[in-house]
Amino acid sequence: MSANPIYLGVVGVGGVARPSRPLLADSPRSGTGLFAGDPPGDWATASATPSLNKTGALPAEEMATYLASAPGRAILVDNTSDINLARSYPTFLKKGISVVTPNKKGFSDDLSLWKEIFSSAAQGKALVYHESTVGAGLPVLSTLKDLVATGDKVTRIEGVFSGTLSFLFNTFAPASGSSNAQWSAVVTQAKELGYTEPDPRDDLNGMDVARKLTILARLAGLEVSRPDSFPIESLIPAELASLPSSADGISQFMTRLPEFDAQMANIKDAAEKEGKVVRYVGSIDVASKAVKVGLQYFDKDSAIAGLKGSDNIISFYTKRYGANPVIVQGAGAGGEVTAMGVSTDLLKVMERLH
Ligand SMILES: NC(=O)C1=CN([C@@H]2O[C@H](COP(=O)(O)OP(=O)(O)OC[C@H]3O[C@@H](n4cnc5c(N)ncnc54)[C@H](OP(=O)(O)O)[C@@H]3O)[C@@H](O)[C@H]2O)C=CC1
Ligand SMILES: N[C@@H](CC=O)C(=O)O
Ligand code: NA
Repeated sequence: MSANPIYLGVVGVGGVARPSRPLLADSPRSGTGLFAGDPPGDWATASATPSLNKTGALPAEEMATYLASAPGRAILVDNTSDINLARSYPTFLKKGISVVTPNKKGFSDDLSLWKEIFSSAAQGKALVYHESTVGAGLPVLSTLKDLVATGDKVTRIEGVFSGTLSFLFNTFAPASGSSNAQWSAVVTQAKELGYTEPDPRDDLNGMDVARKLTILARLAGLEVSRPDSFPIESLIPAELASLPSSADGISQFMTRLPEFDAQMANIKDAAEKEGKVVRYVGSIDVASKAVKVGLQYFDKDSAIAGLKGSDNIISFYTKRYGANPVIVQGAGAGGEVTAMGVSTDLLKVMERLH
């Protein structure tokens, strides 16, 4: 163990934080201690420890008190999509515990929570890093923060922000060649590949994209009150909209989705009749404070139409860069690339904490 060990409290062992994927796997850094894992960073041990799984987990307040009692600086790593845990970040931060997370909920909920998270971090001299909340491990937030911190003016952000929706449309309606794939079958595939949110309806209803745009807009200086404060186009069939948000609701949704394949086929065919492809995109216009999320047609030779797999493409238009945007492109979903974003953030926090 290093001279100044840093203590990690890790919550959530799922697709991103898998037992087979050690935290900081290939990193030359060592000397971290998983707060109740032995050996350090062993997810399998952690997930089998009753106090670390969901049913036996300590309430957030107790977890924060426990971590604050560590004989060194501590970091909460939240690998869940739990809004309640996210709402307790201020409790951790005020106690000096830094937060590293791919969980979008806390940063895209009420603006008051966003403000409280960052004021609590300042109060507790703690750090908050959440790179994987947009574009998974792609350097999206770090790029935007660097542009803003160096005095550039961001005027517009646009692109494809969902790995799941990118994969769905790239597979279902490719720009070159043709596909006979049914929409529901591709949704199942995206879920199996670990691209979707724990509840895939959060991808299909546009809320995942809306949350990402809310985070980007706030970092660009816009005070977006909530992710549902602007229009969002949903791809959930109306007949399935009222299924419960439970595990049973997810399973009913997946079972019944094939009944509605013709609806998505019609959307694909309508674009095809104009010689185009349909894609799910988002944009933020900073001057007019307009945020848009939904379907749009694209020429088949455009960059967005030509994306592959789960790729995101995010263009930052700024005063400094003029008409040619800064573009970040690459896989925007999947356990491994998301875990990389979490590990990158951990390394940054470990370097900056003293
Ligand atoms: N997968 C991806 O490509 C990306 C994911 N993310 C984000 O990463 C996070 C994790 O995603 P992913 O790993 O795919 O999701 P999973 O559903 O695979 O994993 C989340 C895990 O957290 C557990 N969990 C939920 N709430 C709690 C809690 N309060 N206490 C303890 N454990 C809890 C879940 O248990 P249970 O199953 O019992 O509910 C589950 O095992 C999400 O916030 C997601 O939005 C971000 C970018 C990309
Ligand atoms: N479900 C999300 C995962 C990453 O944020 C997506 O598909 O983009
Ligand atoms: Na990112």
